[in-house]
Amino acid sequence: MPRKTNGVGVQAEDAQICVVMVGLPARGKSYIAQKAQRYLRWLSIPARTFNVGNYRRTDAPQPTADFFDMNNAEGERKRRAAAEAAVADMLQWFKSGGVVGILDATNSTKERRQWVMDTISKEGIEVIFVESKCDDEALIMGNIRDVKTTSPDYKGQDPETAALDFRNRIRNYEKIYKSINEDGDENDYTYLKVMDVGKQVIINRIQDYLQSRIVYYLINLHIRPRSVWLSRHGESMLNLEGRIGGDAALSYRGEEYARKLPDLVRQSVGDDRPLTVWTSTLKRTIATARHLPKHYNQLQWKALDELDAGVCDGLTYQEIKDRYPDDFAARDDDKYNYRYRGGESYRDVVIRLEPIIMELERSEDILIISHQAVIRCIYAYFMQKDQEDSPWLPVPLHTLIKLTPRAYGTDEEKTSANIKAVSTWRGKGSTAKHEDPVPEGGI
Ligand SMILES: O=P(O)(O)OC[C@H]1O[C@@](CO)(OP(=O)(O)O)[C@@H](O)[C@@H]1O
Repeated sequence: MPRKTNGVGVQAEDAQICVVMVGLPARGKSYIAQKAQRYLRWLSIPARTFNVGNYRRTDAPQPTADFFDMNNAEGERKRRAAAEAAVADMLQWFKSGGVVGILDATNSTKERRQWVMDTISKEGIEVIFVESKCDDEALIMGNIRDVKTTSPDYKGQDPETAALDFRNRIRNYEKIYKSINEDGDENDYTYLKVMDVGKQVIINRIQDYLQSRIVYYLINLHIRPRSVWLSRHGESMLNLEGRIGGDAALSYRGEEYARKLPDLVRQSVGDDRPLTVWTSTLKRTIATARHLPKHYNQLQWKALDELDAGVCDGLTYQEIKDRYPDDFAARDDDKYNYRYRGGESYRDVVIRLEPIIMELERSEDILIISHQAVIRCIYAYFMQKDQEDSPWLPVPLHTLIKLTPRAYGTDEEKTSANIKAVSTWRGKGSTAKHEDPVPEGGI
């Protein structure tokens, strides 16, 4: 087995894990699988979901509910072939260095789980079953609605007929479904059973660090509707000079943004929704938050402080290029991994942001006032941006970003405060001439 350390604090070492989803259709399994994959990839852990439905569709693109009747021998054969093809591809992927493979299927019988367990563990890969068990009608109905509008199984079909057929499909699965360890004979398995999206969880035989980390993430997920707002601090005195880092006060226009922020937030959040505000520990974010209504709970996080530029703190990009030309070029070459001398890389920032992401997943509405690099990293998590792209994302000053997580992806809305500010965005190779270094009306 390959030995790996991915440099993110996760000692993947020899552990390769197959997360095997379990549960009836419309229980949010694919949602959980997608979230887990996104979280692990964000942490640079190679993760991939293998959806058995996608394999089955090559053979049976739009089957009716009868196909899933367990007495239908032809259906059974095709479903089994699809599972075998998905598992074979997954094992291949593990051989090429994959660390966490997610098998997204119902795996709803003991026999199927036994087969998955035997086939995968034989290759030295750990197996963890993750079951979503849900009897909450409203949640199931919500999922059915989602499926009939998004699943390729029902593409182009009348929504009502699709919903009815899907319910019949679920009924067919219900006839054979066994919740994991329901009969007490799957005690040896490692598993996490989540009831009604987190109301109750059962954890059995979790073995190592990476497994417990995945489990910890999954038990923190919730699906109550909420949004996350992101804003950089108002323009700072160092932003005006094109100097990075530091702990400067706000410029005149930065102060104007701080005064306008309560209105922007009220319009976007609404009056009656409680909001929690997180800032960094640096002056410019705290000053930006200070006019927000007192009934908003405010918290300062060291983890939200700007990327530490080490010996380059307080310099302009031109000064960095003059004094440390090799470093300047190396950063352009691989901005995500480049670590400032005595400072941090984007990769380092992602690692220290992990508790923030975990807390965000647990929370309701949150407004984060932070910094260019930190906001890029948080944004990349929600919007699934690649590591090559995320350090170059434009995050303009004086702009409020609203992110709303949905079943498959995240909606985004940007509101500009219409208050001028310098641009701190720097393209590859350039030393960023700020177009507007002197603010109108002085500072
Ligand atoms: O990674 P790059 O593109 O240099 O952006 C990060 C930089 O953004 C800045 C502004 O240039 O953030 P901030 O506005 O929070 O001060 C610097 O402090 C920080 O080093």
